[in-house]
Amino acid sequence: QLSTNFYSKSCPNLFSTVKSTVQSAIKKEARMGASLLRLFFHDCFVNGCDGSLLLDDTSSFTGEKNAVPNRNSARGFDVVDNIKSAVENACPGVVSCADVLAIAARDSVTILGGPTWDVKLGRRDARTASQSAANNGIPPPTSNLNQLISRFNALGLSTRDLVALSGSHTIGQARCTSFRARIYNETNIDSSFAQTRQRNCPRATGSGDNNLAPLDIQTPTSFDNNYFKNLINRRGLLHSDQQLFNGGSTDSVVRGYSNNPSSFSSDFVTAMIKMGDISPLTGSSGEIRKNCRRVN
Ligand code: HEM
Ligand SMILES: [Ca+2]
Ligand SMILES: [Ca+2]
Repeated sequence: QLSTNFYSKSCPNLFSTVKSTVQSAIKKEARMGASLLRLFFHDCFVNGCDGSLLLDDTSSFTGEKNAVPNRNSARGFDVVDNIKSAVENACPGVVSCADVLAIAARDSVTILGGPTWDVKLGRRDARTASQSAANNGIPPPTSNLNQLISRFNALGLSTRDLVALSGSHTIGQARCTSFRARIYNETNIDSSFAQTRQRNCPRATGSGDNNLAPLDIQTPTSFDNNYFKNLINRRGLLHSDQQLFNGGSTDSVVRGYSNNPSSFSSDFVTAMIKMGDISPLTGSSGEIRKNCRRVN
């Protein structure tokens, strides 16, 4: 089981080492904080937080990087490599890639103005990964509220955790292909917001698919509670975002977070710690990868 002091003897400078590398990556590009946070989510939702997402495909093995939710979308792997090599320099063979990702996700949130917390550590790295598990495990943006709730519940995360964790969409960007259907076909959307987004996301499939728009129209590089205010104004970018405020059971949670940033922060922290606890490899399971892209 995980503990916050897992590496305190074996790698005393771990936190400062990770933080300075994350800091310089975010200084270069603020969006990188969002990208690192998302990598942690996409790792934890597929066979637990075990670094499976970080493995490159090989001729004999198809990993998760090219699964539908990740292909042309998941990014920041080079930054993870930089963090890991700084950590390897300080404490060779000690710290798992799964734990590096957990710390980098926390640091990203904090650096962009969100809360901080103590990260539980002691995860080990998977020797395998599964593209089909990633396709099945990560909810698509076309999900409705019941689908989101049941996917999160299946991993031990509550409906409240779902809403709090979705607040991660207070930072970062999405591709036109992820929100085209919403801005052209849906009615629970602010019309001037839809028009604004249509300007850089053509209706025809295949044109402008990779054009980007901020998930939070107000403060895309600040970790705040504007995401929830947007939902109340029917300015959620993804179909799945607006599902959280669409006349259903989660409306009251969204209202609460939009009125009370500190309740969002504390529930977000609780939910991040719960997500980080999803089926870790511990003891002698798995390994401590030297290079996050391949098994030892
Ligand atoms: C509730 C279900 C969720 C769905 C359906 C979903 C879906 C998506 C989609 C479609 C994108 C844009 C990808 C693209 O177009 O390339 C995205 C981006 C993002 N997601 Fe989620 N997401 C969910 C939950 C989460 C959670 C739980 C977190 C973190 C704890 C998270 C963090 C992020 C971040 C930070 C970005 C921006 C990444 C960047 O700019 O590189 N999402 N999400
Ligand atoms: Ca995983
Ligand atoms: Ca924001």
